[in-house]
Amino acid sequence: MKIAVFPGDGIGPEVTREAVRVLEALGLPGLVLFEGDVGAAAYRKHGQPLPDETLNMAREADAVLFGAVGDSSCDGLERALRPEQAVLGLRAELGLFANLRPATLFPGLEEHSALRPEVARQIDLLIVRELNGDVYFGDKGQRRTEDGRREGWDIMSYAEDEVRRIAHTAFRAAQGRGKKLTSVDKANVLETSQLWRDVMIEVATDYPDVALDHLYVDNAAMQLVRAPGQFDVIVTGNLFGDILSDQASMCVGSIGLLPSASLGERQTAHGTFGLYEPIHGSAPDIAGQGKANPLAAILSAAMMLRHSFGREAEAERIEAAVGATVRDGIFGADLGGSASTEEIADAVLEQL
Ligand SMILES: NC(=O)C1=CN([C@@H]2O[C@H](COP(=O)(O)OP(=O)(O)OC[C@H]3O[C@@H](n4cnc5c(N)ncnc54)[C@H](O)[C@@H]3O)[C@@H](O)[C@H]2O)C=CC1
Ligand SMILES: CC(C)CC(=O)C(=O)O
Ligand SMILES: [Mg+2]
Repeated sequence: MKIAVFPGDGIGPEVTREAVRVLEALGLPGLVLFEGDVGAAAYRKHGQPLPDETLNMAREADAVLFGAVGDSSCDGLERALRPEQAVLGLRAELGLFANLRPATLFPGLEEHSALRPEVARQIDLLIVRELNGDVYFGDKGQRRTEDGRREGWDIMSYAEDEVRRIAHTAFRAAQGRGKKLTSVDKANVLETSQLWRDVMIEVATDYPDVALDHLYVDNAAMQLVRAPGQFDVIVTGNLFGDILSDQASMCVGSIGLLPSASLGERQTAHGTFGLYEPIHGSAPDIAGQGKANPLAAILSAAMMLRHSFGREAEAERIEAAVGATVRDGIFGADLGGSASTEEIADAVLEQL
């Protein structure tokens, strides 16, 4: 079980350290961890946010545990050198097109959700976000118009095979859950979305047991806070999925609670290769203060055990320990408590 650990910037190293402690506490046979540089930390050391050495490390591993990247001191750099290129580059280079972002309300968090408790209690959903395409990976640039104005541009596009493969991932996920799939797009305005919707409808014929419906993204954002219980699996593109998952995190209490798995097609001796990371960023506003919630990173490690190592029992052990920690009210500042990053992880370890 070879795991490449890329802590990154800001709170990335703080939360990743705690996820590694939890993984190590399980005493898994053959567990090997090795660490690599990504983001601003890598840029300062190697002049690149994603050095070849790091990418090779990921390729040699069975799974990657990723912290977060981003540092405002790099905002003036050309885009290819900015920290965020590390995570975008890993997703692209490793063919990780399916990003699974589950949002479930742990009992004990009802009062901490941004929603009313009776609404929050309904939340048990999975966002399946396409991760290799969309406007994030299209040509982009800035130019001068003929009359001398500055203009920024980014191409949004999806090819049908890109939509089809994420559709299959989402339909299969729905088959394993509540058999309801909501595809989120903006087909009333965007041709990219019209193709997305058409392909979703075509793929649906392979999954007669799954009920497919469609929402425009503006309505989806509204429904997510109005009645989140209506959602089982949501499938959407890279940009909309990025935004809706941050929103979903506050519905369950904090962005520090949502893990993610980024999967492709590569199989290892243990399972599906994947990259696992909390959905949040490097949170420079709280970095270095012991205020980061490590539960999203710890739950990402659980997703790694499930998807990349077939270790369902250990994954559930971690999730149960997180559940017990929440039930005991061990909260950091993001949830109105005073526990530090390390104390929250200590509580998880005690429950393990
Ligand atoms: N996958 C990645 O590496 C990502 C990187 N970023 C980068 O991170 C940097 C900061 O971006 P922001 O927009 O501020 O998003 P962010 O997710 O880092 O932070 C947003 C807000 O949530 C809080 N927060 C985030 N994680 C938390 C945790 N575990 N516990 C408690 N509070 C938490 C932060 O303190 C902040 O107030 C930027 O450079 C951005 O590009 C952003 C998102 C994902
Ligand atoms: C660098 C960003 C595209 C990362 C992000 O916000 C995310 O994946 O959630
Ligand atoms: Mg995001």
